[in-house]
Amino acid sequence: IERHYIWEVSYQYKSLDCYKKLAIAINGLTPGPTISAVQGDTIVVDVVNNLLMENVAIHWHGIRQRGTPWSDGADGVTQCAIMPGETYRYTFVVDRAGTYMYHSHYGMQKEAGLYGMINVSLPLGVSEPFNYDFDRGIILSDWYHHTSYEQATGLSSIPFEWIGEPQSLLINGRGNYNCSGLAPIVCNSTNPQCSPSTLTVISGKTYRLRLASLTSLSSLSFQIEDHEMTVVEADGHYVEPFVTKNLYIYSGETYSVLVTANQDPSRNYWTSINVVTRKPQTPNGLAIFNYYPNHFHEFPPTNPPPGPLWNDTQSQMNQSVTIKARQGYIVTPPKKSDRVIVLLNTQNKINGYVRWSLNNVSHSLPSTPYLIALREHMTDVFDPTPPPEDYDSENYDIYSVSNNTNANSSTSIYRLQFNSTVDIILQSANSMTANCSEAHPWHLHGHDFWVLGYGEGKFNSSGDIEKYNLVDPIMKNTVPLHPYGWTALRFQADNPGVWLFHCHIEAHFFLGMLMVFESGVEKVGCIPKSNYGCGKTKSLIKR
Ligand SMILES: O=C1O[C@H]([C@@H](O)CO)C(O)=C1O
Repeated sequence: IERHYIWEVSYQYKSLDCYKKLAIAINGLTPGPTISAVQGDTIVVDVVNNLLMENVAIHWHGIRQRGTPWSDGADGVTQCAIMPGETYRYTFVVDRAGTYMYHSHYGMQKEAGLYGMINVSLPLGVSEPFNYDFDRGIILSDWYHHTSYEQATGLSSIPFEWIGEPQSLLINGRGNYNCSGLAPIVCNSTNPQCSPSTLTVISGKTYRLRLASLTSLSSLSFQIEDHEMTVVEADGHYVEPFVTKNLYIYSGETYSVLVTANQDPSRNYWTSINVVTRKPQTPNGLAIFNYYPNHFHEFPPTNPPPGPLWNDTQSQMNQSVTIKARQGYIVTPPKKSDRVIVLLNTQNKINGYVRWSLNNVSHSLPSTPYLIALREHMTDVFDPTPPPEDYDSENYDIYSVSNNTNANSSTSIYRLQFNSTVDIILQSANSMTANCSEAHPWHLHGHDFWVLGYGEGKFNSSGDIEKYNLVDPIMKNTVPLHPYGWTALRFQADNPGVWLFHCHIEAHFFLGMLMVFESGVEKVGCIPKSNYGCGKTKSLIKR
């Protein structure tokens, strides 16, 4: 069936963590409404831009857009952003059951709260390979009191001004900032908007919690006090179930976990998230895991669990390695790849500006979207020189402070042979700060990839390839690259279009930590004219 939504996108004053701030809302809601659909449905969303002074574009994260690459929502890649006052229609098919999300893909707008969940259920008569009584969505995010304009301006200034750590963590759009010393008109801790979010459960029942991380910066650990969870889904794929006390979740990832309400039902429990991989300066995010019929606002009698140590990289890595495809649902990857692209992730300076680069190239998006430029055979939109496939791995020390003097910024893209199998090896390194390497969640548009392996240190092309998991690798669309480590992925370039592959940390994407690849663009059908209107596409509309 076709599900039609009309979404009015506008700024609204919100007090999501008690501090009053402009947030982007969809039909008044931040986070936006959940799209609940059934596998095979067609989703039609009319996005009405009422931001008054700002463009918008919405990406449907995890939806492959097979046959509709122009609906991917990536500003500068697949479409011209939607201008204030305009309405743009996204049409796409949700072809696989699972947990997905949507968010702004324009500038640093995701930071302002333009995001939500997409839950796709199986068609009638088909069941999941696990049982549960109820299904609940939980959106995890971080929250800044500065606007995305202040962030973007600081990042693109000399001297560089880092956005810093978020003020709050939100669970389903609710957090709690310490308002002491602030005027109630600015920060009011009794505002009902920032009362903790609650999940009410019935003793003995099992809940499928669909978690989606839409943080701008933070990697998180999620846990429910005194309750274990069984991980069963990741990015729309079934996971070989495993039990854990806490789940590490990176920006752009989704998981389903099963939780049974099997503890003392006479009290409530804390649901908590805490920052990992960066030294936390943000208090934990808290929600109430409420056993019916206790009052849903009754605070648990205990202190919230502190969560795991932020810098326990080994435990973060261990969980990544544990996530495998579920027996009976394994899609085995091709045994060999046709091409290997190694991407060294570094922070560096270009003409005095702080940037993030891949093999010394920091990406900048052209003002004409690639999809249209390639379809219309425009030759002067981007640099046609192919970007580097590797870095000088013999001589590059990933443990010393990054000092890439020959880095540059470019619009160049990777052209992949249609249907070829491509390996990507993400290599982490030290940033420009001594003894600091950051985690980066990498997200691929238009495809899922097999996660072949993770490792510490520098990737070794002889020994490490032999350790690839070709038996039961999980397929995902977002995966962490751990500090000072590497992550190896394989995917089939079988979806005609132009696609982004990027770090899902908003500031890092903004600073050039992305690559673009094209595959089978000649097979792309007719791009709607509403995707045009910017850069060199303007000249085409007149004709
Ligand atoms: O991109 C980043 O810049 C800062 C820091 O490295 C420089 O101030 C930081 O923590 C990032 O993640």
